[in-house]
Amino acid sequence: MIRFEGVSRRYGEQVAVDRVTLEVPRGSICVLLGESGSGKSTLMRMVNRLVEPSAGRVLVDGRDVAGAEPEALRRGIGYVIQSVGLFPHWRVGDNIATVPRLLGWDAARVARRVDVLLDLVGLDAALFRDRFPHELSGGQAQRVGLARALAADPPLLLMDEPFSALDPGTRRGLQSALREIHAETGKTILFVTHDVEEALTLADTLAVLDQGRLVAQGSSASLLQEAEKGPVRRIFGKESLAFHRLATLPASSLARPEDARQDLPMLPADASLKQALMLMLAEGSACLAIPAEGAFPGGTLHWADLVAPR
Ligand SMILES: Nc1ncnc2c1ncn2[C@@H]1O[C@H](COP(=O)(O)OP(=O)(O)OP(=O)(O)O)[C@@H](O)[C@H]1O
Repeated sequence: MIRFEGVSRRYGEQVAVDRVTLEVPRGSICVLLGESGSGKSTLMRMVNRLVEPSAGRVLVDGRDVAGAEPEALRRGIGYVIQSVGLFPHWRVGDNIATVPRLLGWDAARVARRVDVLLDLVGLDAALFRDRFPHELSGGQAQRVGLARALAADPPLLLMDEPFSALDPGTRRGLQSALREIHAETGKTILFVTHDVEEALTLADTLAVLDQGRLVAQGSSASLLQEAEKGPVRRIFGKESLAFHRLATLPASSLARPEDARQDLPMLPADASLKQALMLMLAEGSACLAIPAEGAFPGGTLHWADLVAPR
């Protein structure tokens, strides 16, 4: 879907992006992760031609974006940014309708689409369609920003730190809304963040940037296993690495079916080991029950198994 081929971007002496080759498969969520100034936004903005590469090329669906007319290209790519960028004097419905109207959709189709999208992003259409942006919370505004990006049903979404200004609870809510929307719509999503937890929560594939270079790519689990040294270990935070790893492993993998008990705090069957650790701490319990599900007969998870080196 997206292919960066030996892409670089220089600003005078400064190399913002340095010979990056990366492929984002159709229908996947690829997260660009890196510290501030590592080149994430610059790389992403080459896809919709807000930035032109100094070398290399960017292909979308096999076509070099350099040959596309920028306005037409951008109409076909949803773009969500941290500051949302809603038009302040336009109602929510009009903000969402921007691109469909540019594409010449008739009024009835636009109105239907606005309501479908508000529903998709978890906002009650009757309550929100006629509000102005200043009447929204940060999280609601970001949901509207997402609806606007999805308005003309583009196959590709670019999301640049869209949730970074939100409080942790709102942020988690939007992350799970995005995963649900992704599962429902099958969009290809390129997502920029400097937040490791967010990256691990969202990514099908992670691409880690350091000083403009792509220093690692792969699934969350494979990167966490390999992150023993170098910039990836630094970016993930070496003390947090073990904790992040727990998030990628199912709690049932360490549960002992032979001593299943019902009198213990109960974890959901699909919980991760990180959730197990948090519940143990919250409940002050060194053992947890995990219910039976599918082929798993249910069992007890023990603190000693959780903290054993692996
Ligand atoms: N228009 C520009 N002119 C000069 N330098 C730039 C320009 N845009 C970006 N840079 C530089 O390129 C480097 C990469 O910037 P970029 O915004 O891509 O990083 P980032 O990883 O997205 O950072 P952040 O997480 O802070 O947004 C930085 O050192 C930045 O100062």
